[in-house]
Amino acid sequence: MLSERFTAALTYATQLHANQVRKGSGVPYVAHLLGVASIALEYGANEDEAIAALLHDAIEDQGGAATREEIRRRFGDNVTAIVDGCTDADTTPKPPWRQRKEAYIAHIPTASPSVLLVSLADKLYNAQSILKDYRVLGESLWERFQGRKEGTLWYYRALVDAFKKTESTVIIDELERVVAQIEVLASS
Ligand SMILES: Nc1nc2c(ncn2[C@@H]2O[C@H](COP(=O)(O)OP(=O)(O)O)[C@@H](OP(=O)(O)OP(=O)(O)O)[C@H]2O)c(=O)[nH]1
Repeated sequence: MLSERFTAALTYATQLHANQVRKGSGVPYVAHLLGVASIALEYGANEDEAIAALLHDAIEDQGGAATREEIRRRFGDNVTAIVDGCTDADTTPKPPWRQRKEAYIAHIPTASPSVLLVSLADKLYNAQSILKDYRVLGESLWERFQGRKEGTLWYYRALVDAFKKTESTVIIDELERVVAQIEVLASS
């Protein structure tokens, strides 16, 4: 069962990301955080993992080191370690796109089961979102991503390959199915 810690994380994440929207669509960013937490819970997340899902972009997008310490103070070392494992950069400006994504892929083999679950929930949500938007927008979708079409397709296939080498869970199969559907659309 989820306790008041989860409720506190829900409020904190909503406040932290209050002024952030999803790329291109203007959808409030909290929609992504709720979606990632929902997927993580459906695939068996415990409370710390569900809290980390709500906060997985907090260090990266909302305050770097200071936010990390606030997460540690409010939710403890375990949640902080999971959020850290899902963070591809905590500096401003962020390192170049390709370098960040390669570093993120390189850390997957040594990631903890908790980091893998939250990271997979995050990438599954984003892949589902790309597939849905691609069907509506067509090729113009890729303009919203730094990696454009080629880089984004490379990134998701590389993620699937890296996750598949870790201890297999059903969430990886679902991510692979969605990425394969994106690839079919992209090659048609
Ligand atoms: N699919 C999709 N992604 C969006 C949208 N709005 C924001 N994003 C975020 O954009 C990132 C991908 O955009 P890029 O331009 O390729 O990369 P960057 O933001 O990391 O530089 C994803 O981050 P990520 O590194 O893959 O994951 P995350 O950990 O930051 O969530 C995703 O979270 C949207 O409308 N659709």
